[in-house]
Amino acid sequence: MGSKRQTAATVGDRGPVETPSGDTENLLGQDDSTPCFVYVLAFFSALGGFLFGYDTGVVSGAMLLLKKEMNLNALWQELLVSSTVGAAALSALCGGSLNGWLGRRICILVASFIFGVGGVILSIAQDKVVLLAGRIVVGLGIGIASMTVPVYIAEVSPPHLRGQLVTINALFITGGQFVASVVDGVFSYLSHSGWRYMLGLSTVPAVLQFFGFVFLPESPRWLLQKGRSQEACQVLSRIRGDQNIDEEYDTIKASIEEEEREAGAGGVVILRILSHGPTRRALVVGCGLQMFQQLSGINTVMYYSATILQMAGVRDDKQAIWLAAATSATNFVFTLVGVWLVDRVGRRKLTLGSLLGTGLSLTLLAVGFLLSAQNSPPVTFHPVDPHNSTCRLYSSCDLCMLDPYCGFCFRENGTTVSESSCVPVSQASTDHAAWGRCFNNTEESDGPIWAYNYCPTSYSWIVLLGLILYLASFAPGMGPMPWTVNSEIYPLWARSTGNACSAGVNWIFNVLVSLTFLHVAEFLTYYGAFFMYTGLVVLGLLFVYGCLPETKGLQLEDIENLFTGRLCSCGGLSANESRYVHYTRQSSDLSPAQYGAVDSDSAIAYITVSTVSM
Ligand SMILES: O[C@H]1[C@H](O)[C@@H](O)[C@H](O)[C@@H](O)[C@H]1O
Repeated sequence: MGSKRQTAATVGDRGPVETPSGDTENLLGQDDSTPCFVYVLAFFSALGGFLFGYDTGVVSGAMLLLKKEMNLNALWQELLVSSTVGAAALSALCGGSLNGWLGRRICILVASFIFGVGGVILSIAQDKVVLLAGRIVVGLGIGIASMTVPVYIAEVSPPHLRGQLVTINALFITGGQFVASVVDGVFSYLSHSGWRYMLGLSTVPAVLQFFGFVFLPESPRWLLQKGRSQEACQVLSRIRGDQNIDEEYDTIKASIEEEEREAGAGGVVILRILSHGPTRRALVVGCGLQMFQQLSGINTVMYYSATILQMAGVRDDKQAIWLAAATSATNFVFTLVGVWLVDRVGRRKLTLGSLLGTGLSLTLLAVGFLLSAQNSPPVTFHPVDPHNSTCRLYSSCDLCMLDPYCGFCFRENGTTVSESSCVPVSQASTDHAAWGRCFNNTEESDGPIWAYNYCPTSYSWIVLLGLILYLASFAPGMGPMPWTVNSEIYPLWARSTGNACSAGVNWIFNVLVSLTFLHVAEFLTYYGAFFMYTGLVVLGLLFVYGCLPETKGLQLEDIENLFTGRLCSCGGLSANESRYVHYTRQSSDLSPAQYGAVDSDSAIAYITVSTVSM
């Protein structure tokens, strides 16, 4: 076979070894040195994450220029932003069958090809319809990449590094968002066609990933599942370098056969998942995590950061763009902390800690908004309204800014607000009022200030602190863990479909939360909205506490055993206490009928199923 499979005698010598830390890789007889090929694979795959982050992040800056150049109304702006996320939801859901059918590698190639085509369409678009088509194409690529890349990385990684390597994908997502905000900043100075560079630059990583993957191998687990054992063996030994692959190979093979016997081969995968207890429970955990990730309001906070910064006194557009880049940089840097922690403290503790911090900082954000609302500047100046709009009815800035048709026009002297009025916003642009003093946006320092969507307040520092704490808590845990955990909790036969469903849930809740935020804020006020997110985070905390088991260090094939108990008791099980399967290769030619046959004295002991305490 040309691989480094060894004889039974050699492998049998090593046997399972328990370590004080309970690290399973040592149980598998592998040492911790990792060939750098695995890092190359992780890097090229994670470019999919980068494109996901770049394409979702770049649009806000591009929109500032596009809306002027193409005269886009609010509906078109909304369409260009959410069409991508909507298309991603659809393609993530369909990506499951594509993934199981064509394999991870082909799906990544397809996704990078789609990203490339989308980038070209966007950079040469002459009108808004073509732009919309380009955004939809890009969304289709994002959806496929978001569900395939974590699965591929998890399947090629050795257990002791899997958490870290899959989390690198999430790091690349936030890295993509950060680079997008810097590119937005740089090209915002190019008011004509700057958006073409912003949107088109994504073609570069897409092409890089495409050519990289032409030379990179398919996942050995998928190959084995498709019965292509020889190729699987070759790929595994290429990925593992000089290490012995026998145990890993046999573990994967045995578990595929075992899974097929247990869950029954054939039939619609989602129905098989739903009728098979452990996999159904894994799906609930995976989808729940993705749902709570979005319900924690990350994209609202990111999107809203510009407004928060405006509240804090940053009034200049360009400055706001650069400070928004600082927000995504914070998200990126703290995801790095997650990469460092994931294989040290484990997924469960990291997610719980992150949710706790996220909840507390959301409370702080809500309190900041509450204090600002309670001390909101009153309307003191009532100009004659030629159209008798509703704006003249509001008595304070807080009420005025919650009406999407109105904005606050005022003068500022230090921290004192004077000559303040609530007037209609222009239909052409939210950057100025429909008429009156704030119709012409002047750069003069003593000119009137136009505040749309925010109010001047001296409590902005609380909100700013809340924002920073929010990102510092969310980014290491709740940002990456849903992707990481989903890549590892499903058995091989259900992995593509499980990830497709959970990624679909992520995108669907992403659209829901971003589209409803302004309405929720109108109905509950800003502080009400943030208190609501706090409540949802508390629910997420209970869910994770009750349902998320620890998967750190386990071989992918063993993780299914963590879901054998009732749904909300599995959180209590950790890798250290669960029913645990040891696959110890002693003879490579046993038939599945010999599973479970434990004969410690003979050389044919194959699998022992036991409860171990590590
Ligand atoms: O994990 C990512 C990450 O946290 C991003 O910052 C966010 O925009 C995505 O919605 C999320 O899925």
